[in-house]
Amino acid sequence: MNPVINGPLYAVVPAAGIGERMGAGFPKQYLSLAGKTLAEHTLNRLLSFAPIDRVLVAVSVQDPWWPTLGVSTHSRIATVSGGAARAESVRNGVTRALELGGENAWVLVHDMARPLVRLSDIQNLLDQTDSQGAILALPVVDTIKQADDGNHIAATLDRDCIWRALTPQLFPARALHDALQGDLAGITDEASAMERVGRRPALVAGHSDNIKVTVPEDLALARFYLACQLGDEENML
Ligand SMILES: Nc1ccn([C@@H]2O[C@H](COP(=O)(O)OP(=O)(O)OP(=O)(O)O)[C@@H](O)[C@H]2O)c(=O)n1
Ligand SMILES: C[C@](O)(CO)[C@H](O)COP(=O)(O)O
Repeated sequence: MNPVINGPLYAVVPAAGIGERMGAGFPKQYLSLAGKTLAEHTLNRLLSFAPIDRVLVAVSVQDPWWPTLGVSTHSRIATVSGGAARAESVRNGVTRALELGGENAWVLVHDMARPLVRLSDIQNLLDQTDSQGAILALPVVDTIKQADDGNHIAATLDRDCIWRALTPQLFPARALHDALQGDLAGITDEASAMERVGRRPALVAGHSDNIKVTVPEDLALARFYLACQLGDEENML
């Protein structure tokens, strides 16, 4: 294990969203993908990654579906209350990680909505992090345009230094806990909270199949990528 990670490692899984952009009528983490819910795919992968001590899942207090999942009773899973925003859900999970693991605990924050994360990418994240923490991300390959108020092009950005953030995002629990205090408006990932307090997390290249299932067409894409990962030619078509 990377000596920088000098304490227990907890996965913190924000899973208290309502999936508004998916429009399924229920939270998207309970949509089915190849016979299992997105939540089960995500949790099965995290639970199979040995360096993770426990998985702390932030669940909405109004979520009737969570207890129906068999995995919800797994001995290495604990729940915390989700918040009104993703960052609040994460803050609750990180607080629990500190309570469980003490001041040397580290947290690996991963969206429940990203069911196809590769364990090899998570391992790379652990191997490559430094004391600032690290996130999985991907260099953008398209030309990036900045829009003006009228949705016309205001500028073309230098894409050579533009990456899009994925999850997991890996940080010392205490540092992230403290960075997540106060106003969380505009904090859409853990790295932005850490940047706000002067940290410069490392960027670790992941894979484009680590998609966040967000809008309806993402489900077909997830089905395709899962088939690719499983070498299931029949379902790749
Ligand atoms: N208050 C919230 C909002 C989101 N999430 C979680 O954060 C992850 C990424 O968020 P997103 O993709 O935006 O999910 P939703 O908020 O459900 O989607 P939408 O914005 O379309 O409602 C998801 O696993 C979601 O469950 C959370 O734990 N608590
Ligand atoms: C954390 C994240 O997945 C990194 O890209 C993203 O910021 C989550 O955004 P969302 O609007 O909460 O889905």
